[in-house]
Amino acid sequence: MKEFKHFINGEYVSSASGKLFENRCPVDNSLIGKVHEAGEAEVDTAVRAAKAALKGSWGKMTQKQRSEMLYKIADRINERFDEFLDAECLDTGKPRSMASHIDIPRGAANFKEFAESMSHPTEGFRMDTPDGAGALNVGHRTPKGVIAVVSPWNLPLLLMTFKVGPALACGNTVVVKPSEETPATATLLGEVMNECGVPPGVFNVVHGFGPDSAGAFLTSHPLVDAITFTGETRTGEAIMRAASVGLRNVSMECGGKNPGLVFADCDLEKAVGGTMRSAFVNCGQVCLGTERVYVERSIFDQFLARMKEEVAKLKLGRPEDPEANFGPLVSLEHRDKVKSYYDLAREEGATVEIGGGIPDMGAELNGGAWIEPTIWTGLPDDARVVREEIFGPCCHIRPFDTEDEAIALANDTNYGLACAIWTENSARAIRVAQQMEVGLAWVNSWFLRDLRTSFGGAKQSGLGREGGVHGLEFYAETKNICIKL
Ligand SMILES: NC(=O)c1ccc[n+]([C@@H]2O[C@H](COP(=O)([O-])OP(=O)(O)OC[C@H]3O[C@@H](n4cnc5c(N)ncnc54)[C@H](O)[C@@H]3O)[C@@H](O)[C@H]2O)c1
Ligand SMILES: O=C/C=C/C=C(\O)C(=O)O
Repeated sequence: MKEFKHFINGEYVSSASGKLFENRCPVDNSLIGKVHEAGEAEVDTAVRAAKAALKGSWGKMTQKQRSEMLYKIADRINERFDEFLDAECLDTGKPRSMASHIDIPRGAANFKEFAESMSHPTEGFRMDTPDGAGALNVGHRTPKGVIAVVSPWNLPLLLMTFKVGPALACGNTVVVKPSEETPATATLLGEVMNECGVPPGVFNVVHGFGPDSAGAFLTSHPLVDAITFTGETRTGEAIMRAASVGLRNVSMECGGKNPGLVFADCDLEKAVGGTMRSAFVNCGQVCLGTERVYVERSIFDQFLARMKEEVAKLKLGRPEDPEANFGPLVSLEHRDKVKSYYDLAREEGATVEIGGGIPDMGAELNGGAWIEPTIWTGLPDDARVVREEIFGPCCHIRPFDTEDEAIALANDTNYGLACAIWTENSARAIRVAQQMEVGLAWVNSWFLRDLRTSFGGAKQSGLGREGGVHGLEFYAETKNICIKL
């Protein structure tokens, strides 16, 4: 039986309490292994190890030496690519074709890219003084200290390393709390850190749940200097409360209810292809995913018909099935949640255009967390299904008549993470993108990522920006040194 242990101070350790929880594969609900659940003691040991490592050889390294180490980590992830791929696909059930193009390569790239951007020059200002001699102001960056990284299950390695990469590049140390659903790749990354000579205590992993478990123990630990979180908005609120004690900084990447805006002057096939990806890739479990699609009335029927044709072609199957492009949801628990929204949609008056239920996958897979990709129409704008984040493979498609109406509908949400605008009219694209209340506006594309750009959400989708030099705000402490000449 595989055991997932904590990785603390360069070693794999068990929980003193002996508390373990099960890790199951959502493809068929088979048992992958048991995970050690951290109590306050293990979390405390991990945080203290991270604190001590700041003062050790890690803290004395130059930026260049750290960058070289990050390059090595990226290379080692690529050398052990198949192991990361196996681990991620077993934990999430996602198609290998997807994880091998997105999750694992980005896991490696997150170390390489941030080694670069964190070396960004600091500012310098010469100022006049009354005596005429002047003064020089020089920006100076130091690490924040111990960063707690709390991450979700949908893109486990990608989202965790999107934080660990810049945190280490800035010279911090980290304690990671991966999602209880997906402990494997974070655990494996510990081996990579040791193989690359990362000093003990720089990268730590503690396993467990949120409330009254590893997540809460970590985020309330007084020696944690800052907390970066990706997950649900309500969890973000709980973490902010914990962070308020001792005034610790937070970076929050939270939920979304992202709109797609499809104008009659779009390239229809591009819009259909892009919306298919944005609604259904990773079984709809992408924070940037589109759950509300607004389509200009003159092409509404055509767009809907093409979407239904494409959904009918999605191939559900095991991760290793080369034909499969659609896996299960992450867990039976999440399947119950998504299914409850499918039922609610009917109660709220939706027309179920396609899907809406649980597929028959055959005896071997019926125990898994499978659900049908689903399209609805006809819901009122205040329906819960249109307003709440479902985080499943589903979207509601609704017609609009004018550009202003489309913008108003798209912005009528508490969330503000991302949107996708489909039009061949560039003036319109810019005009609409500027009015969208989101952190990320894609035009004729979706989830196209340049890691130098800012990443984060408006409204209840997040706080702060990570990505490129924007992460420096959070991962580094900037000091102004004023030198009187
Ligand atoms: N904006 C983004 O970049 C982004 C990216 C991916 C996912 N998400 C969001 O994540 C959600 C899905 O992921 P999830 O279900 O794992 O989210 P979640 O909020 O349930 O859990 C995220 C992490 O927080 C931990 N946690 C839960 N309660 C906690 C507490 N009280 N204190 C400390 N830690 C706690 C969990 O154990 C897990 O590791 C969706 O809402 C999705 O939109 C956002
Ligand atoms: O599910 C959310 C996806 C987030 C993606 C990123 O954080 C990224 O591409 O850096």
